[in-house]
This record gives sequence, structure tokens and C-alpha cells, in this order.
Amino acid sequence: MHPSRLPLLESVLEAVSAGIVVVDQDRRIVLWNKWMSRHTGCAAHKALGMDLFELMPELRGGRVEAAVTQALTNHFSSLLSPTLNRAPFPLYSNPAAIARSDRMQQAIAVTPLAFPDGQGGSHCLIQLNDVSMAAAREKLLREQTELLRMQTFSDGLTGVANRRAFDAAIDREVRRAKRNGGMLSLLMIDIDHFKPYNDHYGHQKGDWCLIQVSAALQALLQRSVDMLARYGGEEFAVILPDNDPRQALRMAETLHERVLQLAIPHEYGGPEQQVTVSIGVATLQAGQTATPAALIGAADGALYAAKRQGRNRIVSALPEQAPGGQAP
Ligand SMILES: Nc1nc2c(ncn2[C@@H]2O[C@H](COP(=O)(O)OP(=O)(O)OP(=O)(O)O)[C@@H](O)[C@H]2O)c(=O)[nH]1
Repeated sequence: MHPSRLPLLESVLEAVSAGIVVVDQDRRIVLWNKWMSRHTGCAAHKALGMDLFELMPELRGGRVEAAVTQALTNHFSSLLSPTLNRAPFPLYSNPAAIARSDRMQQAIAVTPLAFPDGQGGSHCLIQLNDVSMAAAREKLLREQTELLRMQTFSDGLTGVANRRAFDAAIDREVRRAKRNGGMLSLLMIDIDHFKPYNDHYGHQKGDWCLIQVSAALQALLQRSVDMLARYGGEEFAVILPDNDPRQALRMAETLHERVLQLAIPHEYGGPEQQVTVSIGVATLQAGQTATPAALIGAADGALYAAKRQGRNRIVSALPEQAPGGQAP
């Protein structure tokens, strides 16, 4: 290189918005640019000549040391992913971040340095970039995605799973039950005389009632595989994987009883004068070929039988076989 270009190269190294560190074969620091001084608080005159891993003992035994060793002994380059190695170097964006112990998130590249004339032995270049902004943006995007996912699959009023989530879950669970030869039960739950409740107490109180009932039902579902969903209006569905008809009936009784315990007054709610529910129960038996639609139809049929028989009760049914005995 022409000697007149050396000062230019030096100014570039000092001006660049990235950390540049070079260590020799004994891992001693031979180059430490201004960015490193600014973001570590360690000036070049202190860093130069020191063993990098004595200056920053916390790097010992980690991925940075492994990458430097690979570069110096085997001439391998490494990229340390910011996802796996968020902040190995004690680097801070500004003094306030030091006070908060809030390290900058880092992308690190470790490269063996080849000298054109073969002189100088093994050296290793470590480049560090601040990816805090990108990481913060990524976190925000992840949070927004999660929020959207929640909004897409949960009911805006009650917070329980919505119809879209139910449709996906029942499809998945029917397939799983058929694959494993297991059972699957479904409860359809409908609040009795809800139209007169709305008409008499008002729509807002009706909303409140839906929230109370769904929260009470949800609180009784202990297993993570069970799902309560708002099927529509004042109708809820409960998917109970691996539950046989007896277990499903017991769960229906527990849920029915819990709504009675809420003792929500309903002047036009039948003889009980409180909010009650009717429940239809259906079970997909082991080895039976049935579709989600057949299981829902059976539970719905049982629910309407419960309504016809006077409401505030539970009726069980078995699902219809799919035509031809084959699921689609
Ligand atoms: N407040 C409120 N009411 C709702 C909501 N969704 C549906 N409804 C009401 O729920 C009522 C359902 O009435 P119906 O389907 O006639 O049933 P019901 O009066 O409960 O009669 P049975 O089911 O036969 O006992 C209607 O008045 C709807 O307006 C909601 O999100 N909030």
C-alpha cells in the first residue's frame, strides 16, 4: 500500500460506525478503534497490548473465545448470530445505558487476517455492530404479530377463543382422535331465555352476563387441551379431547352447576328466575368415522333437545356416522 494512504486508512478506522478489534496470535489487542473506546469506556491506550480475555474476562469460555481460537488456529471465520449471542461484549450505547446496565445488542463477525507477504503470524479481526434498533423493531413486530394473532383467534367481548379458533381446533382434534383411535367430546352450551334478558336488562347488561358466564366456564377447564369458544351470540362450545361420554357428561354437569352458582337474576328466565344454560353433549367414539360437522351437528341436536325439554338441563347424543363411513 502506498504510504500516503495509511493516514487515510487510520481515519476510516476511527470514523467507522462499528467496533474494530484486531488481536495477535497471543490474543493481545493490537487494534482498538474509537467506536470500541466510546462504547466500552476503555481507551485504546489501556486496551492495546492486553489479552482481550483478560480485559473482558466474561468472554472466556463463550462463543467469542471459541470463534477467536478457530480464527487463530484453523483460519475459520465465524458469524455470531445476534439471536443466540445478544450481548457478549460489555458495550453500551451511551452513559445512561451504562447506568441501566442495558447492553447494546451485537452482531459479531470474527475473521482470520491474512497478511499478503505471509509475515505477521496469525491475527484475528473482530467486527462488532450495534443491532439494538433492529432487535427492538423485531421485538415490536413480534409483539404486534402476537397481538394480531390473539385478536384473530379470540372473541372481542369475552376474551375466550372465537369461532375461527374453534373451527380450526375441532378440525384438528377430530383428525387427532381418528389418528390415535381416541375419543373426543364436544359440549354446546346456550344461555336460556337470553333474548328476554337483553330486552329486560339492556344490551350492556347482556354483554356483562356473557362475560360472567364465559369466565366461570373457562375457570373450570383445567387441562390445556380443553378449549372453550364462543360459538356465536349466546352459544358456547367446549372441546374435550380424550373424554368419553361419561367424563363429558360429568364436565357438562360441573359447568351447568357453576352457572347456577353465579345466581345471576333473570326475572324472565323461567321458573328459576336466574340465568341458566342448556347443554348438548356428543362424543366421537374410538374408531368411529365422523366429521367435525357430524360431531357439531350431534351436540347441537342434543342442545336443542335440551331446549325442547324445558331448558336448564343437559342432553347427551352420539354423533352421526359420516355418509359412506369415510371422513373427508
Ligand atoms: N348483549 C348481547 N346480546 C347478544 C349478543 N349476541 C347475541 N345476543 C342476543 O342473544 C339473544 C339470543 O336470543 P335467542 O336466539 O332468541 O335465544 P334465547 O332468547 O336465549 O332463547 P333460548 O335459547 O331458546 O332459550 C338475541 O337477543 C341476541 O341479540 C352479544 O354479544 N351481546
